[in-house]
Amino acid sequence: MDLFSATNTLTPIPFEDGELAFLGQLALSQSNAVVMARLVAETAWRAESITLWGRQHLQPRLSAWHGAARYRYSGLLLEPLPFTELLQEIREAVEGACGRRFNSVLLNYYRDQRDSMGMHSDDEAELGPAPAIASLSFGATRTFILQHKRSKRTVKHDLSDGSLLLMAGSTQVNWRHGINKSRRPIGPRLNLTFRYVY
Ligand SMILES: O=C(O)CCC(=O)C(=O)O
Ligand SMILES: [Fe+2]
Repeated sequence: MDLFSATNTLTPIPFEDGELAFLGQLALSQSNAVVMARLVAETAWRAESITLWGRQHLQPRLSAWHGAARYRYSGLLLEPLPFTELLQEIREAVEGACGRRFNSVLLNYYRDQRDSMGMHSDDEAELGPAPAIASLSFGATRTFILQHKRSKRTVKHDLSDGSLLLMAGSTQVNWRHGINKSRRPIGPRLNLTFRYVY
């Protein structure tokens, strides 16, 4: 057996009404700490503002969108930045582990425990009917929460430094997901969600 693919392959997580698979550590050519430091330093981070109930708010995190096409979500229209050499290298590692192609990545930087992502589905039409979304995390562990849209059942999964979570099949149709704020101090975390935009 090929040892590389044995250690760089996702393991399916038993999950109803969707597909989840997980890898504790994606193999990269540099350490997690070096990749994270470079991404933090080299990314053109933006604090996007969103309109909620007619009022403007800053999103509780920083973000950047790299890829092939514009991306519209939460009333925002994001113009794509090109893939950097580092993002290209990471994309290839993610594609190898997932056995799928991705043409875009959304980077999210959670500076501390006050940063979060509200419950949502990544179900925009341009992602297709059964989007595969590969989520790579660096830095502090945060708990990824999935909630079933109808049964309201909740599934939690800790996303640790270097881990890769693939959401596929009908996950976005049937579930919402997000990252809660915490009262306990939490250090910086980076998350990269690789997507294919049609
Ligand atoms: O930070 C995470 O783990 C979740 C990110 C996410 O859901 C997204 O980018 O759509
Ligand atoms: Fe998401």
